[in-house]
Amino acid sequence: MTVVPRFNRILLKLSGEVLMGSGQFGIDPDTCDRVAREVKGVTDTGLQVCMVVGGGNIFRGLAGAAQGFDRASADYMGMLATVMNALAMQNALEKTGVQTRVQSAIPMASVCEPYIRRRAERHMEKGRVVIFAAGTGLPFFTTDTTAALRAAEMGCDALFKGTSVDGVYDADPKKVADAKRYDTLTFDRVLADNLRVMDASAVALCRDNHIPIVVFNIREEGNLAAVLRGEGVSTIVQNTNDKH
Ligand SMILES: Nc1ncnc2c1ncn2[C@@H]1O[C@H](COP(=O)(O)OP(=O)(O)OP(=O)(O)O)[C@@H](O)[C@H]1O
Ligand SMILES: O=c1ccn([C@@H]2O[C@H](COP(=O)(O)O)[C@@H](O)[C@H]2O)c(=O)[nH]1
Repeated sequence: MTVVPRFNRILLKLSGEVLMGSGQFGIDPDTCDRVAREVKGVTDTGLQVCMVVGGGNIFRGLAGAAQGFDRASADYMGMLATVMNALAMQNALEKTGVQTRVQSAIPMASVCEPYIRRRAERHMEKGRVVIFAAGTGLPFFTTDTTAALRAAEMGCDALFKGTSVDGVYDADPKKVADAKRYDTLTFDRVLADNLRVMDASAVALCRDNHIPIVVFNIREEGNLAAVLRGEGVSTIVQNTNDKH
């Protein structure tokens, strides 16, 4: 069993694909509500949580480019998709009584706040969940890199990547049936072996800023709290000499 240490502040990266629930596309309200209840469960313990939500359930820039869209335009479309997901999660969280703020890296004043680091910091101190939308605001990046960047900016103790696999494997488990899951491994190993559970820029940012990444399956109900308690299945990626 993987042992996950205690944290004061975390960034939760939620894969957009997870928000499809059992569907093939878009946003499943029941899944948003379920994830929101799980986030409330952990914020009720006093843990400060900020979030980045992906956009893969709606639009990915690379897929758009493959269909003939200009890559940068497609990436902006992908970033806008993450705003829809952020608003869906905001709505679900507020139904549970959790106070939230959405901050977008692409300013859209009628919809949500712009990203202002010090303001986000203040929201978190007040116990609000801040959801960072529109990625970095820059094309050719991903929401994994956004998550690493915001985790560093917000001084998070760890980046929890909630996805549809239960950790990092020696090969993509959706393609290689007998792939083996790691309990722990180093950032350098992830990069050297080109393990593609997150993009390399996100891994390097976390490595250089000493932020451990915990990869876990958020499709499994109760897993966020379990992983935080050190009971769930996950992979912890960190530097050999970092003690967390
Ligand atoms: N070595 C590996 N270990 C684990 N998963 C891997 C590995 N290589 C590739 N993957 C794939 O990485 C995916 C995890 O990324 P995820 O689906 O969260 O994508 P994302 O781009 O972060 O989110 P989104 O769905 O919002 O686009 C898994 O579904 C898995 O199939
Ligand atoms: O900083 C960023 C973040 C995201 N994008 C675009 O958005 C989509 C959706 O994000 P995922 O990480 O794939 O869930 C992504 O494919 C990019 O097209 C971006 O351009 N910049």
